[in-house]
Amino acid sequence: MNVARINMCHGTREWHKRVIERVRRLNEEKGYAVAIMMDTEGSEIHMGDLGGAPSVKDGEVWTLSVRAYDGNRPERTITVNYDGFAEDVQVGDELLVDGGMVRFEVIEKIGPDVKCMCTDPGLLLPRANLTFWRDGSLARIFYFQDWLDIDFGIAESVDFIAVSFVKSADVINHLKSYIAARSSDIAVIAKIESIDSLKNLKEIIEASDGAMVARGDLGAQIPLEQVPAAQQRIVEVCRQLNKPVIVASQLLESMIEYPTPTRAEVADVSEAVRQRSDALMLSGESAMGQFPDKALTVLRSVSVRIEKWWRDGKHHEAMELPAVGSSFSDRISEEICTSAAKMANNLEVDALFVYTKTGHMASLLSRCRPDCPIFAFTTSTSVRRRLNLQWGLIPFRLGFSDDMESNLNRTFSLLKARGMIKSGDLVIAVSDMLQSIQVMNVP
Ligand SMILES: Nc1ncnc2c1ncn2[C@@H]1O[C@H](COP(=O)(O)OP(=O)(O)OP(=O)(O)O)[C@@H](O)[C@H]1O
Ligand SMILES: CC(=O)C(=O)O
Ligand SMILES: [K+]
Ligand SMILES: [Mg+2]
Repeated sequence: MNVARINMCHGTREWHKRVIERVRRLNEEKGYAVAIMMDTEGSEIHMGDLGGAPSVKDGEVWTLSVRAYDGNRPERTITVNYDGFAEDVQVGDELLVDGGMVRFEVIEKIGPDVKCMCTDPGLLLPRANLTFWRDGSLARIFYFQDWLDIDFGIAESVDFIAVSFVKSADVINHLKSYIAARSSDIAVIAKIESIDSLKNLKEIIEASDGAMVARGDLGAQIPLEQVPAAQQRIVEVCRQLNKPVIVASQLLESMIEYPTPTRAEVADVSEAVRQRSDALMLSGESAMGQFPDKALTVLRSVSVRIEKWWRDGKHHEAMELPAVGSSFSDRISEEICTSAAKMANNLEVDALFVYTKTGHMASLLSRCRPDCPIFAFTTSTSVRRRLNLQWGLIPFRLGFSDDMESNLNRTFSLLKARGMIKSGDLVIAVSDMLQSIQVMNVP
């Protein structure tokens, strides 16, 4: 794994803090660079944990309430996390649990309690998501309790903050300046999981440091059959704007219970890899599933297979990658990386090497999706962890100098010792200090 996501919808901050500490300890002890992504709760409304997954039958009347019942919740009562729930819903609204797993119609409001009748039966899974619809469209709710989590993320120096239910670029810009004002450089990932985020996709991604295709909620907000096309579009826009993109949710859902995936799940994972997304994310499979390590192994083997198909078949796709740099110096870096990646494919080199202080040049190489591994060397551990999210990069931290000769020799020894390269391998090295391209054989 490259990144550990902690979902603030679940558990306490103390619990998450302990998870972060454990990941950090493993990084120290084993030399890993697993980054931490804190996923905010967002404007999501969800039910409490009812214990198990009670089934709801057609015509039954259930009560949704914001009251806290300590252990003696009345029968057919569902707790809801959002305090303004009873004020915001209206009689006649349609309530969708998990995007349609169960449907209710609101029939009566009594103080903090909302009575609903089931119109489409199903199961109530723990902390299931709730959306409500009025006159055929989604009723919107603005809900903000994320700031405390964001302060927590800053205090813990997480590497990424993923913002749920982003509606516009303003939210991202606001959060980025909040983070910068606290002398932090946490990267901000926009979760695309609402209709508004699709409408304002380009501006949102431009403002962000990356995006997540959050298919769970997205599938509850747009018709399910539109999710694959939305995924394709988000992945493409991110690549064009040089932002890492994560495909998330239900990739291997059946592996929560079973040790092998369904054929359909394998096809879904393959498609996400074929689209050349940067990262695949597990949720329930690793948070509470029976086979978290097996699920990760499946992601890995399917990814390796598809990437081998890209490499062996020399499928180098002809995606037009527009210029993203604004300064002349950025434009030079971009041209260098585009050329280096093209040379790497044409000359069939064994690896690309990139020496980069900020990580930018590594991301530009990754964006070209070349047919060989990219070893990225950077001077900072936090840049190293962040690069771990991006396609094809194998990042290392290394104090390096302006003397490329000595940098090359040190990194050759480092990678030879790990069996990652060998004498005679053909490599291309680029650096953002010298803005150079070198082609050479490993001595
Ligand atoms: N810390 C945890 N402890 C117990 N169960 C968890 C935990 N984290 C997640 N889960 C369970 O795993 C399942 C999927 O996880 P999660 O809620 O993170 O999905 P998600 O779709 O990514 O969520 P979101 O849309 O809120 O980001 C849920 O059923 C949840 O109850
Ligand atoms: C990951 C997430 O938030 C979703 O799929 O909805
Ligand atoms: K979340
Ligand atoms: Mg979500």
